[in-house]
Amino acid sequence: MTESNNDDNAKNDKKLAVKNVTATDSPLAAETLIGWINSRRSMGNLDAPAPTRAQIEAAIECAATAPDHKKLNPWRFIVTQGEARNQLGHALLEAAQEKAEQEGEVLSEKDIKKTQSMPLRAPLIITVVTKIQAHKKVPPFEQMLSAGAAVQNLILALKAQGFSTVWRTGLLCNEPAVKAYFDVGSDDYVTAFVYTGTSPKNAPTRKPIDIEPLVRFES
Ligand SMILES: Cc1cc2nc3c(=O)[nH]c(=O)nc-3n(C[C@H](O)[C@H](O)[C@H](O)COP(=O)(O)O)c2cc1C
Repeated sequence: MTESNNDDNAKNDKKLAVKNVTATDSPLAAETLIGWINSRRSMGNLDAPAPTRAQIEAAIECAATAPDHKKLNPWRFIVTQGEARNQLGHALLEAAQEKAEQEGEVLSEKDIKKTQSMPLRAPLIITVVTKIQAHKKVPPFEQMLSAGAAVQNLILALKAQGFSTVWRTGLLCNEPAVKAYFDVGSDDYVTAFVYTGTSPKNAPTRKPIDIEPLVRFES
């Protein structure tokens, strides 16, 4: 499917019917669901098809159900696809050039090409911004964590609809030129670039994780 086809689909697409499912009426056994969560892998270099608008909106709805103290909605989502990815590439390059200048360095032609083409590694990028609000009971770190939880929900909801992702930030994401591109305030953060699409490769199997040194049970 080409990207323009994908855009057309997005326009014609009806909102996905998303209903609440409880553990008891889920057709999936807990073991299957846990195995499915554990099978998630980050995949680089993604191709079309990308999710349709309805699929993106369904994933963002899931993201916005993340734990959120005092319901501050400390997140914003910007969906970048098609030609807009080149504009984002320009913003990243501007950020890299400003950073290099500050550090007394000059970008090589190779660095320039690489930086500018970073957003082309997937047909679609969902940028998650943490919008920090001053709140007596909800310090900035809680709002940051909420946005992180929203990113994980977003990634899982995209996976549920058959898409692969990788959460990237990189050293440039909170440089002034990138924040300006997304109209992000000085107290706010670009928290994730969720590169989204279809992977030509199968996700590698995850090695078993030994949780023993990570956990302590108390009773
Ligand atoms: C906040 C955050 C930022 C990340 N930024 C990058 C990044 O810029 N580039 C990258 O290759 N991986 C980045 N990662 C790591 C990948 O998203 C991924 O988690 C990691 O490669 C492990 O792969 P897995 O998700 O399949 O276990 C980041 C992860 C987090 C949580």
